[in-house]
Amino acid sequence: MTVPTPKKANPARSLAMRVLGTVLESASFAAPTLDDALQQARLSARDAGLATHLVYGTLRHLPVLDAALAPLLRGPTPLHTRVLLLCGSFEKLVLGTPPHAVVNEYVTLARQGKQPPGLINAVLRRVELLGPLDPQSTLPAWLADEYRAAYGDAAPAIFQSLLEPQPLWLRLRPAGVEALEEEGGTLEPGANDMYRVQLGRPLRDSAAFRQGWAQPINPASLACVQALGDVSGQPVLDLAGGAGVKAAMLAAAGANVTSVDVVEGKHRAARRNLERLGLQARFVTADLTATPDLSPAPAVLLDAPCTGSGTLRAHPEIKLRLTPASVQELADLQGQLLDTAAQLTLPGGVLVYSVCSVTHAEGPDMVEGFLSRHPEFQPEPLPDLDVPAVPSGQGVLTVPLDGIDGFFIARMRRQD
Ligand SMILES: C[S@@+](CC[C@H](N)C(=O)[O-])C[C@H]1O[C@@H](n2cnc3c(N)ncnc32)[C@H](O)[C@@H]1O
Repeated sequence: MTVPTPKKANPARSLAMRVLGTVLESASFAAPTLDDALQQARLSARDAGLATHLVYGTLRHLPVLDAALAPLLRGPTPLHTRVLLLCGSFEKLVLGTPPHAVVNEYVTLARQGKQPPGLINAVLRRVELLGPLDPQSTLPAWLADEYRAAYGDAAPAIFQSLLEPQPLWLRLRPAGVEALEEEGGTLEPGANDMYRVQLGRPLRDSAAFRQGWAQPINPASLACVQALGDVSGQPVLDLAGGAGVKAAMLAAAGANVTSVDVVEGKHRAARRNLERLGLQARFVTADLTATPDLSPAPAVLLDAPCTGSGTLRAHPEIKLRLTPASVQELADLQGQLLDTAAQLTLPGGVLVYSVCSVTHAEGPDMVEGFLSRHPEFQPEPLPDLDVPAVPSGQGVLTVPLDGIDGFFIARMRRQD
């Protein structure tokens, strides 16, 4: 067996290996891990693009790559060796990088990272897909079933779409549109001041972001805010408000927002973000499994903690960790938070429940259970949303095609 001679590995690939190692080892999210690594490394735009593509592409295709590698490996493979094999297989089998180039690069990476170059060489030379790449086999079977139950005939197109790079969505003020165009960005306008944007450098370095003219948000996430209807001048409770993306959109719509979350650190991030946008909200730290001492409001949004199963294009690592048991655990918590949200909705007021998940238990079943526990609430049709959606029980599911996330959204009114 000839092992190619060493040279220096491409910095984009070295960085991608480190990020993938961290994501697979520590169950951390890919986005912040990659973002931190890219900030420190200061790669060229081209290398940063390659590193991003390798990290996300490998995670999106990981189950089929694992299946392709399995017949060539005996016994457990140490994490960093596995990362090299997965990413090398992604380049060879999915991106179509010439096999000799893949072997050269990954053997060099192996030597640099003190992994066995002979094994990397032998396996990457031989690895082949077990059959044509079937997008549905990049998801666990039970999760693919959930997607099929949710979206029916659209499911195959969705499976394919979940393997594509996620576009950047921004809500922009007119000044932000101008500034990004001046900086050479490509902007595709959508409804409601939303734009699909391509930039040559990180968003945080742009004037539009620094001046508070741009807010990253998925159109489906904005739809949860739209589901409340006109909130201008109204008190709105933003329950499980997290880092305040929806709080910001509610404040921008003229609402008087109180955002509640159990994690105090999220309020710090939310305050900084609202300040950047020139907006205001009130923040309260509380565990919403019990009813906090807050005045009920005429409009309440519960954007509940969830599995994130509707955001697999942006967060492909989620599908690698999710189990039916974790869905049930979160559904139990969501039920408790909905009961609290009911207490905090004024008679005659409206309650919107949303999750960025497509599982039955977190969506239609959750609302059905809630309505049977709370006969004082009635489901209501949603106002027109600016994203494609299909009916789902008493709510809707946004359709995760073209970079739109899958959200379940339901609107209920408390009777007078
Ligand atoms: C889906 S995230 C919210 C995202 C946020 N609405 C936004 O648009 O930026 C769910 C949030 O629920 C919060 N959470 C989880 N358990 C909670 C609890 N028991 N009480 C209050 N908040 C909770 C988490 O800290 C997390 O920030």
